[in-house]
Amino acid sequence: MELIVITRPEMLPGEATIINQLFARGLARLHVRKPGATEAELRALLELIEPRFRGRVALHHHHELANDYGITGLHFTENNRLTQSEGILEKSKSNGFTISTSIHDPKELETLAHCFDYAFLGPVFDSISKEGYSSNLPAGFRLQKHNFPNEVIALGGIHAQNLKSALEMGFDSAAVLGSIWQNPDNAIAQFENLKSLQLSLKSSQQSSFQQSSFQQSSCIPGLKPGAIDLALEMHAFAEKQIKPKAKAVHCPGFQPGDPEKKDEAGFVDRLHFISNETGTMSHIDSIRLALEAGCQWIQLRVKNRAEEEVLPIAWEATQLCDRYGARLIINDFPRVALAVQSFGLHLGLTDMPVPEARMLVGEKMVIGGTANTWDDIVRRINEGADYIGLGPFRFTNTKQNLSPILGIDGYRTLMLQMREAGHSTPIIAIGGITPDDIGGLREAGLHGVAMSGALIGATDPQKTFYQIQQALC
Ligand SMILES: Cc1ncc(COP(=O)(O)OP(=O)(O)O)c(N)n1
Ligand SMILES: Cc1nc(C(=O)O)sc1CCOP(=O)(O)O
Ligand SMILES: [Mg+2]
Repeated sequence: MELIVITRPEMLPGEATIINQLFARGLARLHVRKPGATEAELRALLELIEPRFRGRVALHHHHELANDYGITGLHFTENNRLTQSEGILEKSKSNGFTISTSIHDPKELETLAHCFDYAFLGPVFDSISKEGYSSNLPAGFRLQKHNFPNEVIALGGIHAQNLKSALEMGFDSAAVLGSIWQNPDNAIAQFENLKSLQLSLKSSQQSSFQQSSFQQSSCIPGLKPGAIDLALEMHAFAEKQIKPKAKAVHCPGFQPGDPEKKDEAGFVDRLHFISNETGTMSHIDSIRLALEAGCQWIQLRVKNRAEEEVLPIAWEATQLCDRYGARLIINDFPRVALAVQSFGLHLGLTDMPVPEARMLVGEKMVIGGTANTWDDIVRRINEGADYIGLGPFRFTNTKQNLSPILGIDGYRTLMLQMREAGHSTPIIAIGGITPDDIGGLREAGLHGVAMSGALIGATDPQKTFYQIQQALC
């Protein structure tokens, strides 16, 4: 798990701005702990946290606000835990929340309910911000988790100089408060320093991973040092998350299947939304727009950014798609797909070949590949691609350096060749497609379409989605 930040108990001027900046710099989890705050005060703070970041918040108090703000974490203080029935905790989990708690004596791990996804144990060191809150762990303490199967997070007095000691004691990660908020003007720099320190400390502890396929692939050209550690952290964090129930929106007679049933053409959705960013919209904003309109198959397509920049976006997209029960496909970045355990990966003609990516991401992940010609299609089929993105249909500004335009006649010819050769790999048309094109493309034998601009630029994306669905059925 990554470093956790806990808020100061009192409200701070400009706090939400700092919180948003922390998230933008990759903070994976913020615990909002404001014991004295009224519901209205807490709402006022939550309103100021950008909606795209709220899924990374855990609430210590006023849990009833979580649903209103798309918050995914509920923290149960020690008192709160002791007075709750396990039923309530289980219910929170089955409603899709990540739940955590605090303990003050390591022995409590012997009996702590396993439904907690992680537990804070502290104070590990003398608190920076809470006077008189001193460490009660014995000298030479080594964490014994007993039967507790989940993560135990060091809390209390953590700063850059003692983070290493906390990890050496056996804690999975650390939660920081005083070292971030002591000087709010310096909060972002402190966070970045602690975060990179934790990553480098963790990577030196992770020698056991070295035999895994993940590590074996570290020779991939262009991979920046540190990215793999970040990916490992994200992967570990991803594995701890609980996937909320799907909110399926599909036309009758068509349900995308599960990846265990890859041989059935229906497991690939007929509408692929391709994310994009504009002057006023981030990739995550575009994905939210598509999800809200009803799309269930989302491709994160971030161009011209380094892997380590894509990873936090992918993580956020994962959480968002999970909340809508949608499937996330990562374009171009196999290791990011592995790190966030996305449903799928899309590879271009000059990217890693499908079999190599398959070795990296495993059998379960859906892998799609681009094609523009009959030779490309045959290559993709021989490589074992689960679907093929064939394009461009027409000129589009969404992608630079387009391959030759196919037009409807190009698709008709290629789909005829597919039928004659007896191939059934689902083919998705892409490139400048509008709802009015779908009928003709389906008649030509295309399984479905991938669209970006037509949805992002729609005046009423929900209406456009409905139109698309009708045309695809
Ligand atoms: C469904 C689908 N088909 C084709 C593409 C194009 O992918 P690629 O060739 O990797 O080009 P970029 O999208 O990376 O510019 C796609 N993304 N999705
Ligand atoms: C991502 C992409 N790939 C293409 C290809 O031809 O391989 S065309 C394309 C852009 C798709 O977005 P829009 O629907 O806005 O044109
Ligand atoms: Mg690509």
